[in-house]
Amino acid sequence: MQYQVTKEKSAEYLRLAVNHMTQQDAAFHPVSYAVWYEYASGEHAKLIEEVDALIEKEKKLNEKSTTRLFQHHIAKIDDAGAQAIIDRFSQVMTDISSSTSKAGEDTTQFKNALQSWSDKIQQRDHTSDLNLQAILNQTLNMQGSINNLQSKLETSAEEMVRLKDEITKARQEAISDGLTGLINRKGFDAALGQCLSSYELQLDNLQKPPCLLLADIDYFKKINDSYGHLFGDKVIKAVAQILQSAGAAHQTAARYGGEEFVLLLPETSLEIAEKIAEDIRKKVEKITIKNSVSQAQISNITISLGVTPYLHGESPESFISRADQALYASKAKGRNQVTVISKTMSA
Ligand SMILES: Nc1nc2c(ncn2[C@@H]2O[C@H](COP(=O)(O)OP(=O)(O)OP(=O)(O)O)[C@@H](O)[C@H]2O)c(=O)[nH]1
Repeated sequence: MQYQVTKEKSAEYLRLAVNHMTQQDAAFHPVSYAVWYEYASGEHAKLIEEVDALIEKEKKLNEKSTTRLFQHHIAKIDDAGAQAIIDRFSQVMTDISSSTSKAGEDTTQFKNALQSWSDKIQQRDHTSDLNLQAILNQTLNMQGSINNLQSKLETSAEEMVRLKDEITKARQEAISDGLTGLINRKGFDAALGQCLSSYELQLDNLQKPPCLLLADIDYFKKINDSYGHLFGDKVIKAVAQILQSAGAAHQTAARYGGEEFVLLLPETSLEIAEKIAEDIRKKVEKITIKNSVSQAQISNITISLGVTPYLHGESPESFISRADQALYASKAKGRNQVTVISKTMSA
């Protein structure tokens, strides 16, 4: 999700969010504000859907639901990162609140002054001319106060957008693998959950089930031991690139663990999935990487793979476990090969 909004747009979201919060009698604190800002921006379909459903059911969001929505949709980042962002949201909210209350005090004073001048004018007080000058001065003061509030709100809106960008970035970082740029296990588990739910929902369309491909570099410890950890990292990166460009439409490639990878292939026949796995195996066999110490070109890198189709109604864990079983069979049979398990747990 990208938050490349203009200053005007962000100010509009800010107003809309405050409006929703007022209608909902929501507490004015950063967590609640973040949820309603996100809702007002219209950028987060899942959050909007959940908020609308809650409003329809319970009319108003309570603190518990608001916190849950925040944790589920906005703060999927590590605790320290979330706390830092919440602290800064707090600061922005405090600034807005003190500027608003200052403008409120000025407005009250202005109203009282207007009332007293109006009384005097009605009594045809001979000091009317002086009072008019005073009204003019007070009006200018009031205008200054409102301009001040407006610029404070604009600055706060900009800060909010910046914080939103940070949240997006932190969420992205939380699900990506720094070495390869692939998504990590956490990101993959979420993608797998979504893929399986959407497949189960569209079963009537006779859509092909997704297939899962689990891959593990062979004798990787030996590679590390022989050529060093940095060389091992290069091998991991090269394998990641091969998986990333395996070529299946809508595929999700992830680094599942140290030297283990996973490829989710939605709407793919087992035959095609096996072909993709075989293709990956052959490409890994052709990898050559220069050893920066000896300058020699190192090859003989191989990978073992397991492939299996999703079986209607099963859990993600059972799907993964069968792919793991297939991978284990490839290792047991001598490595550098692909094993397919179509339905049962026997390879
Ligand atoms: N260079 C590097 N090594 C890693 C990384 N993550 C895990 N490893 C190493 O990967 C090795 C995995 O070794 P094992 O689990 O014994 O498996 P293997 O040697 O590949 O043997 P098989 O899987 O049975 O073929 C360990 O030595 C880990 O230290 C990483 O990010 N970089």
